This record gives sequence, structure tokens and C-alpha cells, in this order.
Amino acid sequence: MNAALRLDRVSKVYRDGEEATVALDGLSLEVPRGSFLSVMGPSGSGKSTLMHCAAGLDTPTSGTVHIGDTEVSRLNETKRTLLRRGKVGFVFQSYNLVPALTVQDNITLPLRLAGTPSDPAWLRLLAERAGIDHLLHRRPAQLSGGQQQRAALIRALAVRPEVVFADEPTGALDMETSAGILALLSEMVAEFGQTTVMVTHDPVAAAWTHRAVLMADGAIRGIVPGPTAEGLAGALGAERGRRVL
Ligand SMILES: Nc1ncnc2c1ncn2[C@@H]1O[C@H](COP(=O)(O)OP(=O)(O)OP(=O)(O)O)[C@@H](O)[C@H]1O
Repeated sequence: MNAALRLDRVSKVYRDGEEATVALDGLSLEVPRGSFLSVMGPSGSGKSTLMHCAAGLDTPTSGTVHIGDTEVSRLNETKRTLLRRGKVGFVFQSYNLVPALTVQDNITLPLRLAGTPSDPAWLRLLAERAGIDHLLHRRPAQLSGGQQQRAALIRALAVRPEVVFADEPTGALDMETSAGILALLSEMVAEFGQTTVMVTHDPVAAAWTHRAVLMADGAIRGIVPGPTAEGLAGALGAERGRRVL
């Protein structure tokens, strides 16, 4: 099977008493292995819910999610936890490194949690590519924001995950540092075939990806191959205009 991630008619409805919010509305999407996909859309359009359902952090109300050959949506909580540890990598806006651990121990933490033996050559290669191989003995607070995000990215790749999910990975960084992180992400895609899904508000960030998914009201409104920052800004502006009218 070629798709690293597949969603088939996925719906997510949040219920609170009488109130029901349709966060995802029968959404289908295929992410080919080795591709870099961005997910864009206005606030509340369902981007985080899509990512949470796709990564096994949450379960859809209906529809199915596959990561590789595994149907995530059928797994119980224990098996989903194992899947998240072994097949999925996460990168967050706030880095989420453990302050008390060295960078080295942060990077190997997912391996220890998954009970997977560490591959020192792979970790060394990743640290060199990320340009932080000389910082592994430090604690996260002794690193710049960009260096912390590089460490978080290596941590996500350490288990050789099927898919890396990045949630606004450059949201806390200045433009120049962001460009460095995005260059590193796309290098990991190009060099190691790392399938990556990135949620972002920033058309400049999305322009680094192979395809941009444009969401509105829990559904996909368009998929832009080879996106440019200008093209995406125009498409998102048009969507905002439609919502105002
Ligand atoms: N736990 C929840 N309970 C109830 N409604 C929720 C919950 N989580 C999300 N929603 C609703 O689902 C819809 C989609 O939310 P989601 O967080 O996926 O959007 P988003 O596109 O990621 O937004 P943002 O860009 O602001 O992060 C919104 O209407 C939101 O209010």
C-alpha cells in the first residue's frame, strides 16, 4: 500500500448536552508515502481535530483512519497509545521538551517509551543534519527556540515513524529561524522519505510542502499542489470573503 495515511469519510461530532458541533464532516484524504502535506484553513475549520483523529490522539465519530496498514480508528486506547509511540512522531509549536532531561535524553525518550532499541548511528546522523550534535549534553533551557525545535524534530524522527505530525511548528519562531526549521523538515522528507503532515496558518510555511489542503467547516475545500505563498494567501482570502458574504 502506497499511502502512509488514509482517512475515509471521517466525521467528528462533539456533543455537549443538546449542542452538537460538527468538527469534521465526512472528510477523505490520502497522504502518499514520502510526501509533505500542509493543512490550512480559518480558525475552527477543523485542522486540529483532523490531526488528532489522524494521529490516534482522538477517535472519529464515524469513518476510518489508516496509518500504513493499521486501522487506527478500530484500536482500543492501549493499542492507540502503542501506535502513537511506535508509528507516529509529533512536533508542537511549544517544543514540549522535558526541562529536566538533557537534549540527548529527550531525543531518546520516545524510544525508551516504545521499548525500541536505540540506533546510535541514526540518531547521530539526525543530530548532525539538524546542526545540534554539539548541544546534546545541554538542557532544553540552554538552547535557543530554533535549536529546541530542531531537537524536537529529531525526537519525532528517532523511532522512524510512519508519519510525522507537526502542529504550527514555526508558530513561536521568527521568520529566519522558521525558514531553517522548514528547510530541515523538507530535507527530512526529501532525504529520508519521511511522510509529514503540518498544520499551519502561515502560507509561507505551507509553500515548503508538496500539497496544501484548504479546510473550511470541517471539510476539504481544495487541494493545492506545489503551493506558493501568494497563491495560498489569495485562496484563503477568497474563502474568508465567501464566509463574510
Ligand atoms: N473538545 C471539544 N468540544 C467541543 N467542540 C470542540 C472541541 N474541540 C474542537 N471543537 C470545535 O470543533 C471545531 C473545529 O475545531 P478545531 O480545533 O479542530 O479547529 P482548528 O481549525 O484547529 O482551529 P484553530 O486554527 O483555531 O486551532 C470548532 O468549532 C471547535 O469549537
